[in-house]
Amino acid sequence: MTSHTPQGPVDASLTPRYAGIATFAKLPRIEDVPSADIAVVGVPFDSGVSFRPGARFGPTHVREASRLLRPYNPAQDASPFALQQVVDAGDIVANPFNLTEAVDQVEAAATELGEKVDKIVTIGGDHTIALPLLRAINKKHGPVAVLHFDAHLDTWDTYFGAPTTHGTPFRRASEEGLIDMTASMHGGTRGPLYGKQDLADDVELGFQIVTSEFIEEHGVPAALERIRERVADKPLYISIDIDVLDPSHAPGTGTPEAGGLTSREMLRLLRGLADLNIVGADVVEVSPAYDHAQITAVAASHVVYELITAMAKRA
Ligand SMILES: N=C(N)NCCCC(=O)O
Ligand SMILES: [Zn+2]
Ligand SMILES: [Zn+2]
Repeated sequence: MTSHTPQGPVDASLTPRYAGIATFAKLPRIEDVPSADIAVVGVPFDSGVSFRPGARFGPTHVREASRLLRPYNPAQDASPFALQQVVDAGDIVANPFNLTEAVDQVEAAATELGEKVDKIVTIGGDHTIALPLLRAINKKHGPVAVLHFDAHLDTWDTYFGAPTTHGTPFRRASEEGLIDMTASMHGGTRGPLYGKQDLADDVELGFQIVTSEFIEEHGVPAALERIRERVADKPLYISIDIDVLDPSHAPGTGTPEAGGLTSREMLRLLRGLADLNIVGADVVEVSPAYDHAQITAVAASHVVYELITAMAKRA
């Protein structure tokens, strides 16, 4: 916990929120405060995608939409930016022409940032970046429970023979022993797979699934019960692919699938997990070229806000 009184966002009643540079929620930059507890960092990188590109512009787009966030979160009864020093740590440089180097750059930068702050929420970028982020968090916490909200499993093996893509981060993470295989879970999964074997492999890799259909059929409370029972108080990394939301709630993404969660369901799920031991998180796959009226970016900014609130409260 930082010793100084946290410096909050620019006061929107004194400076119009649409004026000035868009840090996340108009929070101070990391270099503007003596120390910080929670950092939001961007990873503008999308060289790992299998379909529509453009998530490299995700961090900027989500920051733009986040200008409208306010400091008190009634749903969690907390003012996160007053409880902890939350900052924007800018963007991690990731080489767009060399995926292996990019992944190493993300791991190194996240490791270094993790030495300065207690917790990191990363805005992607495509889902490839979850792998280096998990490598970095393992240095601090060892294997973590991974709660992965996504339309997709992202435990596939290779694409065009390439092992590191946005469809494969959680298989690689499991193979490397980065995840707690007794406590990890996907949420919101749906849509066509390559074959039935995908699901069998996924179990072998340490995941259970709460599907999108389960959430519709049994509701958010039943989903929360299953997740909470599996994760318990293990160190928890939450990875949110924005395509877990239905395309009507998140059109701005690269591999959309029909039949997804509403943003209301997603926010309720996060609030219901807020007291868990969340050690890090990412929100990925926002691709602004396919967004309309900032629908996806608004949803993503609120998802980040709920994650930060949960982290600040628990601390
Ligand atoms: N991680 C995301 N968003 N998508 C993975 C989809 C992989 C595929 O095209 O099969
Ligand atoms: Zn996905
Ligand atoms: Zn994904």
